[in-house]
Amino acid sequence: MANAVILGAGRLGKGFLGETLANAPRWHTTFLDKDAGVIRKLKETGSYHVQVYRKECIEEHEVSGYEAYETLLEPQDCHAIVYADLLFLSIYPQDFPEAIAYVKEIFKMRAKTNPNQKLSMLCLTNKNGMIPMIQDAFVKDMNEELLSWFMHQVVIRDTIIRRSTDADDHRSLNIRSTAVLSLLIQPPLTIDIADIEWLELCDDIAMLKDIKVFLVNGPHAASAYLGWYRGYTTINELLEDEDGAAFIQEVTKEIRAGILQQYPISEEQLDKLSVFPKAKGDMPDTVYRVGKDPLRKLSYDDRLCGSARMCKAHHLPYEHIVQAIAYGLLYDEKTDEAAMQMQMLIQEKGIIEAVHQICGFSYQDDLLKEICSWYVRLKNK
Ligand SMILES: NC(=O)C1=CN([C@@H]2O[C@H](COP(=O)(O)OP(=O)(O)OC[C@H]3O[C@@H](n4cnc5c(N)ncnc54)[C@H](O)[C@@H]3O)[C@@H](O)[C@H]2O)C=CC1
Ligand SMILES: O=P(O)(O)OC[C@H]1O[C@](O)(CO)[C@@H](O)[C@@H]1O
Repeated sequence: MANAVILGAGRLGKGFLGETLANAPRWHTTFLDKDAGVIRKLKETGSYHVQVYRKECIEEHEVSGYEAYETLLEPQDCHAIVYADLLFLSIYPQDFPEAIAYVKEIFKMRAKTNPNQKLSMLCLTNKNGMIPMIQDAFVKDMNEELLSWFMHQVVIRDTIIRRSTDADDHRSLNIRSTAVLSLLIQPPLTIDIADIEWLELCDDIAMLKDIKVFLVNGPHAASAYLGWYRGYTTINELLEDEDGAAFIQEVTKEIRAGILQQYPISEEQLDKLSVFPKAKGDMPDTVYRVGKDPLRKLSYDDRLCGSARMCKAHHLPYEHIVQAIAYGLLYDEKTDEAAMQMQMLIQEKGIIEAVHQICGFSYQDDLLKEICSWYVRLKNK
């Protein structure tokens, strides 16, 4: 038996990781979450349901046989991490500092009581470049003994997520997930994962992650923001709208051209990385999830501004990407905290200052001017 711990038992934690581990008999899964509501629901029923949209069929999977604990530093949750072989951190980038502090506390126990078992930690986010920060946060203030244990026994690896997994909210026990491409994982790991479906080791993760976030998540975020502008609640509705689909195709075309100039990757490799085979049926994917946190999604290096800068640097067209950013700045979903902060900033400081602060462009940058001009046009339409 091998032990997997999923920290962050939300949509992806349950709908992808928990579901795929449940198909691998060697693995025992423990979910950890800071939200008592998530854990209460998982324990109450002892099972949850995932609708898996595969290429061949839509599978109905009742997942059970797991343990679930709140992250309280009590014996049960500590025990799970002390004996884990694989620890998935399936949380948003801003949640890492708190999660690291928690795991680090348990590492003190693990180093003493179970020092010889190795551990691979896999970080599941759409943000590139986080691993050095995570590594530094772990080693900061470790005493010599703990540091030596950590450096010999623990590896922290980045991943590229090629899945959409959605539900009514993160507590839901009814999840849907499109399973057509694997999770790419930076090697080497400290344990063999060949028996887990949809997990695949892959070199050049940093470069490929940049590319994937630009080419897959860029158009996807554009779909959410244009979808919101047009009053849709799912990405599916926008893509069924001929005009909406055509706009997203243009965004994709611009980003793809930029990538082919910027990175040493062939068209064939690019397709392998980023073209999702058609699943049986279209999984409903909400504008809410895909658009969530526009402050991160519209930041300088992220999917849309990063893509626009790349195209501009190569003197390639980027006008649809710029329009998508402007749609993003109009995103005002009331239950999205970051969207509300963004709207407050625009209201208080004006669009020029907001774009400068959110997207990171200088006041002189043509991109800032073009984004602002599109924003005004779209707002007044
Ligand atoms: N759902 C999806 O299809 C995809 C998600 N991702 C990424 O995967 C990560 C997770 O996304 P989702 O599962 O959709 O989010 P979610 O919001 O559904 O779930 C996140 C869970 O993590 C828990 N959590 C947050 N901080 C924690 C902490 N310090 N300790 C313990 N639990 C904590 C929350 O309570 C929540 O249950 C994010 O980085 C997201 O960008 C990336 C691609 C696809
Ligand atoms: O998880 P994030 O970064 O908030 O963005 C959601 C994006 O992640 C994905 O689920 C997969 O990368 C896309 O479907 C979607 O565009």
